[in-house]
Parts: sequence; C-alpha cells; structure tokens
Amino acid sequence: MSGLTSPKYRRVILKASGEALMGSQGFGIDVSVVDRIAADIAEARELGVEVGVVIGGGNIFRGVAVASKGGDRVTGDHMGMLGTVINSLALRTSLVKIGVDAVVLSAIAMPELCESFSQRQATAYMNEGKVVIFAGGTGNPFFTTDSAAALRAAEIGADALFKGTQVDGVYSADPRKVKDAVRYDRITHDQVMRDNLGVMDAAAIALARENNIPIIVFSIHEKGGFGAILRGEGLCTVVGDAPAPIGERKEA
Ligand SMILES: Nc1ncnc2c1ncn2[C@@H]1O[C@H](COP(=O)(O)OP(=O)(O)O)[C@@H](O)[C@H]1O
Ligand SMILES: O=c1ccn([C@@H]2O[C@H](COP(=O)(O)OP(=O)(O)O)[C@@H](O)[C@H]2O)c(=O)[nH]1
Repeated sequence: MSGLTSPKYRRVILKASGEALMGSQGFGIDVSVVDRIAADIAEARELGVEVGVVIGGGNIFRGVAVASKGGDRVTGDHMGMLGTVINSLALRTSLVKIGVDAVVLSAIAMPELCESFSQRQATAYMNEGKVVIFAGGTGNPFFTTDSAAALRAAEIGADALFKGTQVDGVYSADPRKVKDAVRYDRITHDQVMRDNLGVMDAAAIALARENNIPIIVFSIHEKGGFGAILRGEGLCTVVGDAPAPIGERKEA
C-alpha cells in the first residue's frame, strides 16, 4: 500500500505547467486535467509530504507573446501573472472538492479573491498540513513561474522542487524538436546551465543551485507520476543532489 512507503521528501514545491492545464483545448482550463493534478497532490499528502504549488499561466497569457508583437512587456507580464491566479483558484476548487485543505496566497494583493503571500503565513499553513498554492508568480514582470517556484522553494525550506512539465525529464536537447535527444537520469545544476538545456530558465536554475535545492523534472501528464516519484519510483531527471530518504535525514 502506497501510504506505508516512506516518501523521499518531507516538504516540496510542485511547479505545474500552465500550458498542461488546457489539455487538448487550444486555450484556457480543462477541468478534468486540473482534477487529475489535484488527485495527484492528494496522493502526495496521503504520503505525508507537505506540498506547495506554483502554477504557470501559459495556457492563458505570456508577456513575451505581447512583446513580440510590439506590445508593452510589463503589461503583458501583469496579464500573465493574473492568468496564474485564475489557474490557482481552479486548482484550489479541485482540491477542496476532494477534501484536501488548500489555500491560495497571491504575490499580488487581491484580498477579495485570496490572501496575500507572506513567507511566515505560507510556512504556518504548510506546518498545519494545508496545500499552499502560490499565485501571481514572483509578483514581478520579466520573471517566470519557474523562478517563482525556485524562490518559494527557498523561502519555505523545501527539500526539492518538482517541475511537472510537458516532457519526462531533462534531455541533451529539446526532445520535442530533436528526435534522438538523450534523457539524463541525473545531472548537475551547473551542467544544465553550461549546456543551456532549456527545460527551465537560467534564473530559476541559478536560484535553486545557490540554495542547494534539487529539481526533479517529470511529466505532469502522467497520472500518479508525482506520487510515484515521491515514493522513489517513476521516470524523472534529478537535477543536483537529491536528499536522503526521510529516515536518514538529520534535522537542522
Ligand atoms: N534539454 C531539454 N530537456 C527537456 N526539455 C527541454 C529541453 N530544452 C527545451 N525543452 C522544452 O522545455 C519545455 C519546458 O519549458 P517550459 O516553457 O518551462 O514549459 P512549462 O512551463 O509549460 O512546463 C519542455 O516542454 C521541452 O519541450
Ligand atoms: O514572476 C512572474 C511569473 C510569471 N509572469 C508572467 O506570467 C506568464 C505565465 O507564466 P509562465 O510563462 O511561467 O507559465 P508556464 O510556462 O508555466 O505556463 C509569463 O509568461 C509572464 O508573462 C511574470 O511576469 N512574472
């Protein structure tokens, strides 16, 4: 039974791709995908892992797309960050629906919709076992939700950052473009940066490296994939040194 297996991590950040939320639609939110991701998060909670979530906004808006058409990048990024709030509210709804206690904390104040982010409040909620959904990215233009995920991981003292994306790991080249690209089981933050491997932006990798946070890259499309990796199974790439299993960890 999965609940009896010790998970490898105690507290993690899950970065869920915004693009994945649209499922087979060209835009917006496919509720069945959000429900499935919520079920995967519920499984992680059942394993006893504390989960913080950062969701992207690529299914709704990307600031760079505005800038590439001659529009204002900062406004475009504001729109992108609002997209992450929409996604976060959708995920909270799906989690609450299946009985998982979840709260949205936004980097951009919008008190009628959700609470504002503070490191202290986020940590308190995680200690209580709530799933904390970090909305609004970093709250700053010119950043990405990958950077937000690395930032929140550092702030809440996460053991690892799980990047749930379109592909099942880090490859020698973009596997969606290069057919014979080779997948790594393990790779260092340095090599990802040195070889310019585009699975995550450089600012996010650098922040994770500086704070010794391993990044686990896996497919967000794989039902149960998150839980499987938490149990030490499942296909993924570990960027950096993964921490020892819980039983072997030394408390700080
Ligand atoms: N070396 C690489 N290894 C794996 N994926 C890569 C690599 N280079 C580029 N990619 C691409 O990066 C994408 C993830 O980037 P990103 O835009 O952050 O997606 P999302 O935020 O939707 O998860 C993958 O879907 C993959 O196509
Ligand atoms: O800290 C942040 C996070 C996100 N964004 C904006 O929000 C969009 C959606 O986020 P992202 O591209 O990271 O989403 P994903 O690729 O995960 O779907 C970005 O393109 C940016 O325009 C931003 O300006 N600052």
